[in-house]
Amino acid sequence: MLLKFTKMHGLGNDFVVVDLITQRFNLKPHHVRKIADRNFGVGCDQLLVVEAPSRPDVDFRYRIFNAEGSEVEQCGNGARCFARFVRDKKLTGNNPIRVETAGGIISLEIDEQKRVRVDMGAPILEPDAIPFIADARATTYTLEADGRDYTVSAISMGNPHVVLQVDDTRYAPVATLGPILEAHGRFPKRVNVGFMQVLDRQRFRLRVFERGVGETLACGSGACAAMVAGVQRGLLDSNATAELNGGELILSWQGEGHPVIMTGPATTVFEGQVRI
Ligand SMILES: N[C@H](CCC[C@H](N)C(=O)O)C(=O)O
Repeated sequence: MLLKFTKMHGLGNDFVVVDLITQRFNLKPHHVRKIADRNFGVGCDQLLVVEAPSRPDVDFRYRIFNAEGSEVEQCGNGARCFARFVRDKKLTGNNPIRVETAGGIISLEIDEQKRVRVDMGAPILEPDAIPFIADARATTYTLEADGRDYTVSAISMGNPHVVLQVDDTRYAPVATLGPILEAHGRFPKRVNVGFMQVLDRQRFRLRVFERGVGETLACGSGACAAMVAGVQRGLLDSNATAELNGGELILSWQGEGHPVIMTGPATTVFEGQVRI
């Protein structure tokens, strides 16, 4: 079968987007791995699927697969690309667009500069719901890894994130500590690992070792989790800019129980068909 797709990216976090409303295909993890392979396939960090909604109060179902084939709960950069995709393909005229993900319902709004404003929902802070093994909920936790103790934040944006502060992201141990923490035993579903350098109360730098992928040029849900961590630690105001290797995201969070709002670009690179 020839499967039509659109190659897109959000700040260099790249995606293959597949519309399974006008196409019929029973996507399996091994298909995802083949498509995501940068040598033998199309190549992407995540594969995003557009499906018809399973409930009347949303416009679409949005499914997310990491390059390794695992289906996950949320992808922030992907959400912005999802909005541009369904708009450009004329699958909806709604704005905002409501979509259901495995991590909850999110709202996507395309502005006049074609940036996308995503209501990512409220962060999940209860350890059991992240999931993260801890005796009680706290702003920070001590995590023992590789013979050292790290002070971390544990936050879910629908998908799990652990955030640690570094002095300079350029020298952060992303490649060495990232995979160790990704697979840490206190995260039963593994975890995305954010390395955050706070520059001032309205700006931080971030690198993310993503669960199921490795380091990406940007991580939208990771930027939201780092924003929450920074505000909780008293280091960031309620509006801040995240500087990622692939570019900048504008973030806003008014505090516990409120949604994190993320605004940024979404880019279409090319259209294609892949034999699968
Ligand atoms: N690797 C993530 C999914 C993609 C998140 C990221 N690409 C984003 O923009 O939020 C996970 O396993 O939860």
